Amino acid sequence: MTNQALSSPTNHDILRVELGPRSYDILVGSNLLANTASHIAPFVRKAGVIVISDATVAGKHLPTVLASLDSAGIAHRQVIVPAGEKSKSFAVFEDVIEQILAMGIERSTLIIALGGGVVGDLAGYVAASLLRGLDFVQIPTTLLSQVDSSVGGKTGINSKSGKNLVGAFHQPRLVLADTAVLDTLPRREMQAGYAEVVKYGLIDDPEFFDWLEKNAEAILNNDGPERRAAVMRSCAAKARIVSQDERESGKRALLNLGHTFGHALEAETGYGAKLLHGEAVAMGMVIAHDVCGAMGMAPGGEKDRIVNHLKSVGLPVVASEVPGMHWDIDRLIGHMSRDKKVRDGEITFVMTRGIGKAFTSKAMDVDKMRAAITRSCRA
Ligand SMILES: NC(=O)c1ccc[n+]([C@@H]2O[C@H](COP(=O)([O-])OP(=O)(O)OC[C@H]3O[C@@H](n4cnc5c(N)ncnc54)[C@H](O)[C@@H]3O)[C@@H](O)[C@H]2O)c1
Ligand SMILES: O=C(O)C(=O)C[C@@H](O)[C@H](O)[C@H](O)COP(=O)(O)O
Ligand SMILES: [Zn+2]
Repeated sequence: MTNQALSSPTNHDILRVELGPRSYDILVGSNLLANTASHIAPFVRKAGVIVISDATVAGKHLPTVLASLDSAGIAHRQVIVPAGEKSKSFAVFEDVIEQILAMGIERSTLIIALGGGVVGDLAGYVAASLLRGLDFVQIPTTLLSQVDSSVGGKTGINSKSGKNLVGAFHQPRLVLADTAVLDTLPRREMQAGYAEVVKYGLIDDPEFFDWLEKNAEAILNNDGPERRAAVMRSCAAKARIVSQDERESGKRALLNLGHTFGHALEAETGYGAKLLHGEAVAMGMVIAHDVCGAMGMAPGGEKDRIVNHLKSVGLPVVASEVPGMHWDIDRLIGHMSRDKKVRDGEITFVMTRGIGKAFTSKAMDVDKMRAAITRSCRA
C-alpha cells in the first residue's frame, strides 16, 4: 500500500467529500482538538456553538475543546448525554432538543458533535431537526466514528423496531479526526471500530486488506503513521462512495456489508454493551462471506482468512460468542425484513465474490442464508 499520509510534511491531512454545495473537508491528524477554534472558525457566527458530547468523552476531551473555544472568544454551551448506544433513543433525543431550545438558539448556532458514533448520529439528527436544520461539525473520538460514522451524513436514532430507523441525511460542515484521542479509547472499542476499517478492504480494496493483515496492531496500539494511514484510506473510500450516491439509491449500499445481519443481532441484544455495533458488523461480514461461499460465489478459504484476521485482533466472529444470548433465528430474520434496503418487499443484500469483490443483489438463497445465520448463532 502506498499512501501520501505516510510522507505528508503537514500536521494534518485533508480529504474533500465532494457533494456540490454540501461538500466538506475531513482533517486527519494528531492534536487537532487543541486547535478546534481555528478549524471551525469559518462556520462560527455570533450565536456561538453548542457542544454535544457523552459523559465519558466530556470527562476526557471536552476541556481541550472548550479551552480552544475560550482562547478564540467563541461563545459556547454544552449538553452531555449518557455514554453508550442507549442514547440513540427518542427519550434522549427529546431531552437534548428541549435543553437546547431552552438555552435559546438561532439558525446560525453551530452544533458540535464531540464523541463516537452514538454522539455523532444523535447530534447530527438534533442538528437536522432544530429550527429545520442547523449546521454541525463532527469531532469523532472513536476509531469507528473517525473511519465511518462522522462521514457521509447518515444521522439518526434507534427505535424498538430496529437500528437507525428514524433519522435524516444531514451532512456536517467539517470533520476533525484527531487520531491522538484514540489513545484513551478502551481496547474493545478500538477493536469494534476496526471491523469497519476491515469492511473497506472487503468491499473493493483487497490491497488494503493485505496491508491491514500486516499492520493491525500498529493501527490499534499507536498514534503513528499506520493509524493515520488507515483512517485516511477508510475516509477516502467512504467519501468516494458517498460522493457518487449520497442518499443510498445504489452504490452506497455497499457500505452496509455485514449490516443487515449485524443490525438484526444488535436489535435482539437491546442495544447494550453486550454487543457493540462494530462487533455485530464483524459477525455480519462473516455471515455474508459464509452464505456467499455456500452459494458457490466466493472461494471458501477467503471466509477463513477474514475470520482469522478478525480473530487475530480479538474481535468476536460468531453470534454464539455474545454472552447470555439464546438466538431465535426467526426473530433475527424478522428484523431483517425492516432493513432500509428493502424495496418492493424484497431486501437488497450486500453479497460477495471474495475479498474486495462486494456487490448488491436480491438473489439470496434464503435456505442457505438461514443455515449461515444458524451456524453463527450455534457455533
Ligand atoms: N452514521 C453512520 O454512517 C454510522 C456508521 C457506522 C456506525 N454508526 C453508528 O455508530 C454507533 C457506534 O459508534 P461508536 O462505536 O463510536 O460507539 P460510541 O459512540 O458508543 O462510543 C463507544 C464508547 O467509547 C467511549 N468513548 C468515545 N470516545 C472515547 C475516547 N476518545 N476515549 C475514551 N472513551 C471514549 C464512549 O463514551 C462510549 O462509551 C452505532 O450506533 C452505529 O449504528 C453510524
Ligand atoms: O454510511 C453508510 O451508508 C453506512 O452504511 C455505514 C454503516 O457503517 C453504518 O453503520 C450506517 O449507520 C448503517 O446505515 P443504515 O442505513 O443501515 O442504518
Ligand atoms: Zn456500521
